[in-house]
Amino acid sequence: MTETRPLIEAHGITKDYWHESKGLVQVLRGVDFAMQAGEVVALVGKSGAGKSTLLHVLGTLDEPTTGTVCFEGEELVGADELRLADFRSSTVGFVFQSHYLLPEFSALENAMMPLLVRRVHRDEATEVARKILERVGLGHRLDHKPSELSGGEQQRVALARALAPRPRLLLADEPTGNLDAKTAAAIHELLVELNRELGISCLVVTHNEALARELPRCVEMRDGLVV
Ligand SMILES: Nc1ncnc2c1ncn2[C@@H]1O[C@H](COP(=O)(O)OP(=O)(O)OP(=O)(O)O)[C@@H](O)[C@H]1O
Repeated sequence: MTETRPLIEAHGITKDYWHESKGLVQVLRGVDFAMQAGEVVALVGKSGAGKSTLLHVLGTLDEPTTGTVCFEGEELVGADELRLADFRSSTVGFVFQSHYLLPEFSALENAMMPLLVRRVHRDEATEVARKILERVGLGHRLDHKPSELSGGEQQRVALARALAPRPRLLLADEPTGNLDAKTAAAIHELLVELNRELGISCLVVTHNEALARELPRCVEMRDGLVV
């Protein structure tokens, strides 16, 4: 039987911080985690369990104290910063609870930004961003600035921006944390649809139990460990 190599795989991840009064804080205490290409996985657990920290380590936004992170077999911990910058800009997409859109730019310009940074020609970037914004239901809001959009629309622009470079893996940290239940459900549905249509794998940190129940796999963290 042939075993398929995981898309991303982490072994023995620990993350320690030094805190002035508490001393050594062990946020991750030996996490093993793997996901296959095409999966959508919910990462759940109480506040402070270490979910965001793990997401940051997997996305190479943060280095673990010890442990390994492999993307399609390539070791990322300790890799050259240029390689990691490329990984973050083309292989993974990030969505956070706050959308971090640039306020002075339109929805279209925001969604184009990662492509322009990668020196994609402006016409092509416009076309790709327009299409993905249409796909997330914002074809009629292309010229609107973030302040002229609702919370759900702003988050959809952030999603479009993350997806525009066609990442292999989307890492979403409480993407609906600031939204009402109905808007949150619509965004969750969209994530699942985009996964099916585009084959983008997705790891989503969420406190939303309804979403977690809906997804085929749910990974729980407790006190810095996957349980
Ligand atoms: N830079 C830091 N220095 C010290 N402690 C930190 C640092 N970053 C995170 N922590 C601690 O690590 C623990 C885990 O944080 P993390 O944000 O990963 O949890 P979480 O499970 O995502 O929580 P939430 O659901 O509330 O977002 C928390 O107790 C937090 O205080």
